[in-house]
Amino acid sequence: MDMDALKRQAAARALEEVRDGMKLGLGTGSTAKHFVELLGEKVRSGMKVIGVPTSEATRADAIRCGVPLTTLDEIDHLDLTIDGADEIDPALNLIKGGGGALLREKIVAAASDRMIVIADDSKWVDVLGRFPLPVEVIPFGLAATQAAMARAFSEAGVSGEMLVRQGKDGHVFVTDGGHWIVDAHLGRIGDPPRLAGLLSVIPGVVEHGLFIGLGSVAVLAGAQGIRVVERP
Ligand SMILES: O=C[C@H](O)[C@H](O)[C@H](O)COP(=O)(O)O
Repeated sequence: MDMDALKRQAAARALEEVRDGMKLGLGTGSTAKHFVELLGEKVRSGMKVIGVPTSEATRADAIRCGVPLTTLDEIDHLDLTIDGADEIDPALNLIKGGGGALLREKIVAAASDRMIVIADDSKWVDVLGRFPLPVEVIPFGLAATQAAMARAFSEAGVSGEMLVRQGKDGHVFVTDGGHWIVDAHLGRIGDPPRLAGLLSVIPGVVEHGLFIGLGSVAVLAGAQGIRVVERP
């Protein structure tokens, strides 16, 4: 089975958790896109839900699929967020932001009672860090921010190259919030909560892609079927 089919299976399993009347956080990325499409089918057959999209791309997908939308200015609390991830560890710590949507994704996940992480099982890892950690930064003072990030990495016992993300057009990638992303190639992050805490206090860091204590359940689709893992 191809990867895309696995992503859709995970999305379909997560859809079983959605109930009429729910306020939903809608994630970003190729897996979350399947969820939005499947949710659109439910809405067309009568299910009443409302969603908050985590990116402009997801907003466009949701509109295309007929999913009613609102904002966190209209409502301040969500029942459930469904989103993908770039890596998931056994404590359900996540790396997110491969698609650049980590800031809105984290705001939405933090406003939700529960977050279901949907993925093909290649995203499941023993230790986070092989996927470069996205860190969303303010362009002003970038060199100073990167120096502070390097000190945080050292304190957390990790190191690696930091690359400012470029878009397909060869220009610097700009997030929906107008910021840049530094991808940190760390290899192994031994203590994700510690690194998350150290990055969070750096003034030029808007947000980082470590999601700690936000994922409630992971739905992982693989060749052997679907595995549902609760946060320990
Ligand atoms: O910024 C993007 C998000 O964090 C995505 O959820 C993550 O990159 C996973 O995306 P995909 O489902 O396409 O692998």
